[in-house]
Amino acid sequence: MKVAIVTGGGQGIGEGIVRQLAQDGFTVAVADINKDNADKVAASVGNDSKGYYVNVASHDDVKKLVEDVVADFGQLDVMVNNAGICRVEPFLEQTDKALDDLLDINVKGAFYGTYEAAHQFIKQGTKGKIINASSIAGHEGFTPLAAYSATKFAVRGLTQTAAKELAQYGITVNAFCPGIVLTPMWDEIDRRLSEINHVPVGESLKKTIEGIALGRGETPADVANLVSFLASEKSDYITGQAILVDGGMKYV
Ligand SMILES: NC(=O)C1=CN([C@@H]2O[C@H](COP(=O)(O)OP(=O)(O)OC[C@H]3O[C@@H](n4cnc5c(N)ncnc54)[C@H](O)[C@@H]3O)[C@@H](O)[C@H]2O)C=CC1
Ligand SMILES: CC(=O)C(C)=O
Repeated sequence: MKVAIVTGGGQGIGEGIVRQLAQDGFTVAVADINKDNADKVAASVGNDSKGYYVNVASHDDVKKLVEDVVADFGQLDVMVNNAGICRVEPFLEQTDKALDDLLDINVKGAFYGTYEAAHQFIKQGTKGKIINASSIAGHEGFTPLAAYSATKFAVRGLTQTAAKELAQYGITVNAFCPGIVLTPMWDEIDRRLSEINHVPVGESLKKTIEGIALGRGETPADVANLVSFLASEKSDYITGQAILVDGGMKYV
């Protein structure tokens, strides 16, 4: 059975990806800073899937995660660097703490995951697939998310460059770019926007959803369908891409 790691797999988009990859036949290593959630999700999907603790901001943690998964299951085939955070701060009120946390988790986390997975694939002598979480905010700056948007543009840069350098090993590196996904992350974005703009909770999300051509908010399963494709042989000739899955918000 093929083995996939999904970071941030304990809730939201990551949980949706875990469920889809398990349906596709993968054993899934559900890795999250919230180990209880990771364990619960892993136990519910079968295929010997297992929960792991990881803080993706720590290179040592990510290295150990890959080592532990290979020790448990003998190989790694797909690495999904999904874990990420969002901080809603108007540009002129940006705090250093939020900037550092965003860079550490969203950028360094994806970097460490790509690096460690690539080394493992080369060691195994197998082709492998690396799939990173970017965003619609990695295609166009999203206000008031300057620091967050910067991290998602950075993930695209990492994805393109790693794809070029790793192609010689048969490793593909791509990114998924969701729009407005109805997860705890957007609950918090909406709450912060209501504070900043003095509007009722729920109104910012409703207004944002009105800008989606397909007329509804996105589900984790919508994102997971793209990740399923990118994790499969059907995507073998695609690398270095940052693919929008946003219901028609952004056209490139
Ligand atoms: N929700 C949305 O509308 C969008 C989300 N994204 C991206 O998709 C990814 C997943 O987002 P959501 O599921 O919405 O977020 P979420 O906040 O609902 O879930 C994130 C998961 O990552 C875990 N996590 C956070 N920091 C971690 C760390 N340092 N190490 C390991 N795990 C950590 C959390 O415990 C949680 O289980 C993120 O990279 C996010 O930036 C991109 C575009 C839109
Ligand atoms: C959280 C996120 O990436 C957006 C664009 O809402």
